Amino acid sequence: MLASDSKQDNKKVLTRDNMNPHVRAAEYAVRGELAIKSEKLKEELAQGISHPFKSVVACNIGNPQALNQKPITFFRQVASLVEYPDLLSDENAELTSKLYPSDAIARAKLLLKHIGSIGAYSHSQGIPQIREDVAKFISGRDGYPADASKIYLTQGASAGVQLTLQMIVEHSNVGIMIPIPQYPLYTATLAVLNAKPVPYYLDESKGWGLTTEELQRSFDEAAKSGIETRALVIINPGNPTGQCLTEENMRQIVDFCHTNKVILLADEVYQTNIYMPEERPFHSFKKVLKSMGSKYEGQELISYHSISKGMIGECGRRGGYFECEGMDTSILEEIYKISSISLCPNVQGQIMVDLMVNPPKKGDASYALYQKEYDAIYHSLVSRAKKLEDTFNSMEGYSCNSADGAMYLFPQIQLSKKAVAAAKEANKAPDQFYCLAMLDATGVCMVAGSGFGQVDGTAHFRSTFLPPPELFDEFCSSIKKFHNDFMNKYRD
Ligand SMILES: Cc1ncc(COP(=O)(O)O)c(CN[C@@H]2CONC2=O)c1O
Repeated sequence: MLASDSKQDNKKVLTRDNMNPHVRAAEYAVRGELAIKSEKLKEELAQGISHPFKSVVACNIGNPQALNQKPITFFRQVASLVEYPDLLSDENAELTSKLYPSDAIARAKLLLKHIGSIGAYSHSQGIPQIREDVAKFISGRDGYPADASKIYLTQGASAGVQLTLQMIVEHSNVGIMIPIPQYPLYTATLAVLNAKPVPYYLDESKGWGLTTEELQRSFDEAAKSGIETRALVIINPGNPTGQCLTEENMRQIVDFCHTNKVILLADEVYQTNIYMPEERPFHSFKKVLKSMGSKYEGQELISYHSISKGMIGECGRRGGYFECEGMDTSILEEIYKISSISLCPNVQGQIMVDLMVNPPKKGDASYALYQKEYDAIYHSLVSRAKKLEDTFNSMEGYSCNSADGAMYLFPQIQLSKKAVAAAKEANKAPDQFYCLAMLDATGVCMVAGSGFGQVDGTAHFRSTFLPPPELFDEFCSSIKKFHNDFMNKYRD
């Protein structure tokens, strides 16, 4: 008889009880209970099971192309050419020139000259020529030099954030300052790393403003409990709150970091999602830091960017980068070492980073179409953001700050005592209870404010403004109707 036959029980080696407890503790609300339930509703609709709505609207995630946003034509032309290099051969030249503009063909050839095959591993830090293009983009944007050797291409900004936080968290008493409300990539990653989140609160009454008094309060409070705070995360423009920092405020933040000896982690993935460019233009922390002179020379700063946002929305390709400023050379080597364990970021994602930072220029064959597509997406985002903000602010018990940037609105909702009691009865946070009811009634999937953190006793939810323009009015009306019915059902 085989030894294995004698094993009667099928006890699993790995269970929730004995798995890594820090992984178990991690939560990521953007794809939590509401998102999971929305997927189930989508399947039921596909099976013909009826619901009071025809389709599920995923407003829980900034995923533009999942809501019919079209990709930028030039980007996909180049991506398709590098994917099938035979199209670039002399024998196919006539056919290809009928299908593709000359600048897309030229760009694809140039990329392949640097890359060889997109099926090959690339340099672990990312393809050198693409990092040079990123450096050129950064120095052109900021007016200060950027060094390609301090730029790392990544599988989306998420991978860059996770890698750099992993570098910083030496032990479980290391604190990382995070905004409340915050994008849950940060709390989830800190949970996995068994680090201490050190929350600082954005001021909703001041357009989600951030003061250095609040930063200092948070830092000092953590220090009192023995936490060694080593970094400050700033998301600018904000997710979920959409605020865009003023240059003056940014200088104060850099000074705070310098005074308290903390690394500044600048999440700038929404740097082109700027909807009030006159009143609140985007400034990079790299530019602000370099403009502050020699006193701040050596301040450690890591800035993150991504192809998932902006007018590009190529989320699924997983492309992005982070730039290190003021970091010790030995740390740059360690970052390279960690990057090399994963071999390399995917090459199509790297190519999309190159296209993001080096798009068609005036005079190029594709420039007119590129600019037309880019502007159309931008103006549509501006108008949908405003329309949804106005819808929210027209609803009983809602108050919603405008979105200076990013892709989200984060309204506060005043729920009745009856609704709060019903939520308690259902063992749900009030905003989670409200969002579940909205999902059941309309098919619209939001993310409850409790998933981002909020001032105790308040209730919010986050919505994208990404439903397609042709469905946007219907989307707004369905939310308004749901809300009226909900408020009447639970009126005190
Ligand atoms: C502030 C912020 N940083 C980083 C990321 C990660 O982006 P990558 O796709 O480059 O890894 C996101 C994604 N935004 C998530 C995804 O969609 N909705 C969100 O809140 C984000 O909002």
